[in-house]
Amino acid sequence: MDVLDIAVGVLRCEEEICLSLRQKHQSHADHWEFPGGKIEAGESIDEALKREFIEELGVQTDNWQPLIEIPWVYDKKGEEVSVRLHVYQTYDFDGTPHGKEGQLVRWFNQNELRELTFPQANQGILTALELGDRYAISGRFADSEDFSARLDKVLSDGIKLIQLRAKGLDEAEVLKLAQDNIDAIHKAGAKLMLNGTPEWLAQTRADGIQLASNQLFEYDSRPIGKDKLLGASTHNAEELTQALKIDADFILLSPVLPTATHPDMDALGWEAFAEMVKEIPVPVFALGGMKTELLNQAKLNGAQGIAAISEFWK
Ligand SMILES: Nc1nc2c([nH]c(=O)n2[C@H]2C[C@H](O)[C@@H](COP(=O)(O)OP(=O)(O)OP(=O)(O)O)O2)c(=O)[nH]1
Repeated sequence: MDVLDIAVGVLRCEEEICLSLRQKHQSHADHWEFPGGKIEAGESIDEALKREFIEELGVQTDNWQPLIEIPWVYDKKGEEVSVRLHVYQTYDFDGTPHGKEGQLVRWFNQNELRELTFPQANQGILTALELGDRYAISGRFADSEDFSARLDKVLSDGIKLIQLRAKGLDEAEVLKLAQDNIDAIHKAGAKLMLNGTPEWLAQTRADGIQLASNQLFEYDSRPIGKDKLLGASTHNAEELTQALKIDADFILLSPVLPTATHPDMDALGWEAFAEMVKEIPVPVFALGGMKTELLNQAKLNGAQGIAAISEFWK
C-alpha cells in the first residue's frame, strides 16, 4: 500500500498552540488539526513545513524540531489510506497566522487540547506534547522520608513524569506513598504513574498506571478510562502489538542497552529499537542503560525520550 507522507507542524507561542479547523470539503471535516500537508516529491520535511505554513497561514517559520512520527491507516469510504505523520514543533515564526484558505485558525492553551476533536491519529501527538522527554522510575529508598527527599531531587531536576515502583511494598503502602507525595508532584507540574493494577487508581490521585509486560495480556481492551494515563512496558513486537490493542497512551521499550537491572536479557540496540518504534503511533521511551547524554540519540532513533532508574533516582 502506498504511504502518504504528511508534514505536520505544532506552532507554539508560550503555553499556546496554533490549530486550524478542517473544512467541509476535506476528509476529517470539522476536526481540528495541526497545520501541514503532503510532502511533495523531492521536498524535505523542513521544506514542506515552511511551504505549508506560508501557503495556509501566511507565516514564515524556522527551527522545526522533531516531536513524533505517527503511522496510521484511515478508512476513506471503504478504502484504506495509509499515512505517516512527521510531526515537528517550533516557537520560531514571523507574522500572524490566519486562514489563507478560508479555514478557521485559532490559538489554544495546551491544556484545552484534550477537549477538542482531532483526527484519530492525533492522540499520540497530544500525549507527546504532554509527557516531556525524561521518565524517572523510583529505585531504592530507606523509608517514606527518604522517598520524598529523593523525589524532590527528581522534581527539582525538572522531570515531569515519574513512576512509583516499589516491589517490596504492599498495595496499601504504595498507595500511602502516592497519596503523601502527589501534591508535591502536581505542584511541580509533573505526573505520577503507579506500577500496579488498574484498580489502584480508584484509591489515589495518581495520574496513571504503568502495566508490566506480563500484565498486558490480562486485558482485551483498555482497562482504565481516558481521563488517566495508561503506560505499557514492553520488550518485543508481540508485547508492542498487545500494548496498542489495549490502547496504551505510551510505551516503554527495553532493554535498549545492556543494564545491570536485567543482566539476563539481550539488549535490542538502537537499530532494532528504531525499527520497532517506526510502527508505533504513540510515544515510546527508551529504557535500559539510559543516561542523560543519550537523550539526543534516543530522539534521533524515534524515542519520545529516555526512562531510567539509576540515572534519575539518586
Ligand atoms: N495537516 C494535518 N494532517 C493530519 C493531521 N492529523 C491527521 O491524521 N492528518 C491526516 C489527514 C489527511 O489524511 C492528511 C493531511 O493531508 P492534507 O492536508 O494534504 O490532506 P487534504 O485535506 O488536502 O486531503 P484529504 O485528506 O481530504 O484527501 O493527514 C494533522 O494534525 N494535521
